Amino acid sequence: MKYFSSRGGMQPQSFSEILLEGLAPDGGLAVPDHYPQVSLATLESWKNLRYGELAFEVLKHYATDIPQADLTALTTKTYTEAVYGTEAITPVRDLFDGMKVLELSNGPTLAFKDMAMQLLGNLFEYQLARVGQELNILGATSGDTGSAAEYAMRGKKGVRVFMLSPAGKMSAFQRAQMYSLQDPNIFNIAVEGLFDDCQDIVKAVSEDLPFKSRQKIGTVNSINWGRISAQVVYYFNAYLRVAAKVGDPVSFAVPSGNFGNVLAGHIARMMGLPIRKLVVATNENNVLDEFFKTGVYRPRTSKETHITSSPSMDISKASNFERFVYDLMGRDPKALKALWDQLAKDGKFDLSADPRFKEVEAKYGFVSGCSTHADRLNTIREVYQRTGTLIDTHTADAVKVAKPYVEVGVPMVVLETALAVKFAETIEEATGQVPPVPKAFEGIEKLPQRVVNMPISVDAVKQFIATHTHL
Ligand SMILES: Cc1ncc(COP(=O)(O)O)c(C=O)c1O
Ligand SMILES: N[C@@H](CCOP(=O)(O)O)C(=O)O
Repeated sequence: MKYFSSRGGMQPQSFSEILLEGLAPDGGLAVPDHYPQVSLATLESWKNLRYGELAFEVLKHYATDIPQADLTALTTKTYTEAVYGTEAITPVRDLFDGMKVLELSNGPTLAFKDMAMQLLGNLFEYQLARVGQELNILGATSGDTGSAAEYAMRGKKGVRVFMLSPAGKMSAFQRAQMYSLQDPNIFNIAVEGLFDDCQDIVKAVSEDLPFKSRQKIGTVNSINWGRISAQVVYYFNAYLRVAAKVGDPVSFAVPSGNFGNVLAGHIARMMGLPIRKLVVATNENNVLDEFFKTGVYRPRTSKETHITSSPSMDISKASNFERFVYDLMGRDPKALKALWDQLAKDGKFDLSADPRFKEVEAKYGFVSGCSTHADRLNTIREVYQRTGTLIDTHTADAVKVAKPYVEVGVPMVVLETALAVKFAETIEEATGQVPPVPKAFEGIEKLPQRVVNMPISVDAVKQFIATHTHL
């Protein structure tokens, strides 16, 4: 498998190369030259695989330059009961009214990011040893990528993590998870802005090619294809658990911000997984919902971005949307680049009159909706009253948005992207219940925190990296 840039400006590269590369040199995102096809017969043969075995079966199509014996060793080592607390790794539980919940948050940091990040940590370690290189990871987080990356990379040889987070915008638990880490290879930087500002800095640093190459800069956000490919696996796993028989349709509802998670569902669908609908659920930051309803894509400025009680989705410029639009434009990098040039000039583009936009639902299964703080409270309360379980605020957004799209005879699987304890304040507001704190995190909010504050400045971040890469 070879990878190209969505904007056309990258020589073909292998999986291992783009794994360390992150953003493509022309500012675009790495995309595979084709989507491997999985037949129903193959799907049937995967039914009884363990999660690590299934991950190997899916990823071997993408990581074609990693010897299969090594890849299987990596996936088996990553997806264990010891790390995820359950042999199923991502169990599915019943909710109500035709909906089910896919548990993706049983990993070390209690959010779905662990599913890919734990593998990425092992892949980085493996690949860096193969090429004898070090890696300085520059990441942006709105709350969960940061801790998942830091827990996956802490203590890893030859890897440092520089993680930008929006100062004061994450939950107290999320802040404590990241900032309480004292490992010498972890650096937390709180930026006086929002997630989008942090992500812009990551991209600007990555686009300075001499600096990137000199400082060996890599990424762990979903702009890194390695993240996306690992996330494709749980759609296959959930499908095999939920479909009454292989070939039956299943829908998925996905709390969405940077569009990485639902893009992984789109890729699973492009590979032949019988997904009926992909429900894109946003919070009050509804840029994606607006696009799927109208064809107009208008990312908002930081000033127009709402700070909400599902803070990890407070994103107005979804990086991975570019990968979907690349597919929508017939995988034509020139057409994609023209749209992104227009975006840079006008701040938006409009596909409402384009016949390809009209097929978004029929051809790709995408539908969408948005949710508010009041919706979140009502949904968390309803789930608690009807099932006795607590769901987090992001999962609640997806349950709310999924409801009108549930069809008789088609299971609707809602992706649980975090555990309630990460957003305890809102859960208590909704239900009067304080979510139980797992033993590993008892007292975490009282631990000393290690974080550096910074303005929104690419130069300040570069300088910080340059002075800390020898440590
Ligand atoms: C808890 C939670 N839910 C949903 C999302 C949105 O996922 P994505 O950015 O892949 O769209 C995020 C952040 O990415 C998150 O941390
Ligand atoms: N919601 C994320 C934001 C970054 O998303 P990513 O999937 O691109 O890493 C977070 O919690 O940090």
